[in-house]
Amino acid sequence: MEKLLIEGGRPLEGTVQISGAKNSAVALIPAAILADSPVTIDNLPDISDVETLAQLLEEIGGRTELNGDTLVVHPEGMFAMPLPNGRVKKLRASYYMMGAMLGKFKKAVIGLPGGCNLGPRPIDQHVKGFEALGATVTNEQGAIYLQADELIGARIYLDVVSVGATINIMLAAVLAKGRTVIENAAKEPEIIDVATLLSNMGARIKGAGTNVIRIDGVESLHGCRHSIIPDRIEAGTFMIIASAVGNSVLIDNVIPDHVESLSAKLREMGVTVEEADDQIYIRGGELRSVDVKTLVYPGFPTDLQQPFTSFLTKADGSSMVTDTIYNARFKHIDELRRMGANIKVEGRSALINGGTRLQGAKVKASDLRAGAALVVAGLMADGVTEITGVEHIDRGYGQLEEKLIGLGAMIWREKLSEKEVAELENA
Ligand SMILES: CC(=O)N[C@H]1[C@@H](OP(=O)(O)OP(=O)(O)OC[C@H]2O[C@@H](n3ccc(=O)[nH]c3=O)[C@H](O)[C@@H]2O)O[C@H](CO)[C@@H](O)[C@@H]1O
Ligand SMILES: C=C(OP(=O)(O)O)C(=O)O
Repeated sequence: MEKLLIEGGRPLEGTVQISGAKNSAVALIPAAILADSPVTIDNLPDISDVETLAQLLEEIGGRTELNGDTLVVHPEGMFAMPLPNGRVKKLRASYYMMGAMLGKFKKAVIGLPGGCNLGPRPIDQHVKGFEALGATVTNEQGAIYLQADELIGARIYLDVVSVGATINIMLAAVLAKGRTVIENAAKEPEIIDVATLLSNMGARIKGAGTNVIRIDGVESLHGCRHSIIPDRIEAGTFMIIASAVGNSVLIDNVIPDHVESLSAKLREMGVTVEEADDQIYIRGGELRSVDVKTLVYPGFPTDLQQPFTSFLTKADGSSMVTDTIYNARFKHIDELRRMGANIKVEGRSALINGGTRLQGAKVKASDLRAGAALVVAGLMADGVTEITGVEHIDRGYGQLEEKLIGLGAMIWREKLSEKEVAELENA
């Protein structure tokens, strides 16, 4: 086990390169199961979720070759091997093994997914979609059993706008007979990315990126080559860092449209945000407090709520952050308080009394973006911040230290002593 150490208070400058999107990568890798020949995925982020999914594909008899940021998936030898436990619990996106294996083999046994603990994260809309396509779905002792004689296209209205359910139903429907219509679909850019890969494999999909997606099932899908879109959440995290401690920072390999809700908030606070084709330039300034509410895309992303909250401790005045997607995504707040932040949580909102100079402390990342929030806080704070729970951060940020050191930050990793491991386990 490891910890991250940050000596804060250093102004950052330079250029940071954004990697491929985690939330695309984790759907594209399972999508490759649906093909009959090799699928090559380029621009993969160097994160543990990618590694775990590649291992899951090997567990079901596939072969994978990871070379730098390119993964080649050979789906030819795959079969409907049950995946009840173990690796599926390490990440949320193992739920995409359900849609992909159901679509390809018409059966699957997959353990309930893990991922960030943000309060309840049901998968009822995924199940509703699979059942509408003709599958029988049961939940036995923590694993989901899916089985269908054949899958037949259906009209599915999602009661909740869900990224995971939208993609999972697309994965199950591309090889079904006839037409599937997903209504009230999620519109995140990652959904378009998955639809692009599937279309390049021979699928017939229209409307990805709008709230109605139409899929006409095909007999089989073939391999192809696909490059992942830039990670808008990693880009957003670096935009927040640049606004908090940057002299002037260039974010390279970003689609400015994908982070428009954040750019608008930063400008409202007094930050200079200039956009070019695939770059964003950030320069901090005098900060004003703002209120922000997370919403589905193109609204302000819940995945940036936690790092943005850390940043707001610096702005004079009170700011209110409301998370309408996850009502318990506030586990970072106690840790920020240890660093001197003045924040109250009321229901789904956090009220930040800003203008605070944070102090380095020993803190623990409870989930991926809580970890990002603590990194932002550590970079702003006086003194040294020690962050445990680094395995959560490694699920979603590749080469984090290298990228920050490239901008002039003092950040390094150390192994935890036996005493520290024992303390963490007993906490
Ligand atoms: C791997 C991945 O892509 N993860 C992202 C995905 O998670 P994930 O796909 O899990 O999130 P969803 O979009 O499904 O969840 C949105 C909301 O719908 C609810 N819900 C969802 C499904 C369901 O069957 N029933 C239900 O009630 C959830 O509890 C949540 O309140 O989108 C989230 C919202 O943008 C992001 O925070 C995650 O980073
Ligand atoms: C919540 C997140 O991830 P996951 O859905 O994979 O747990 C995230 O990326 O912020």
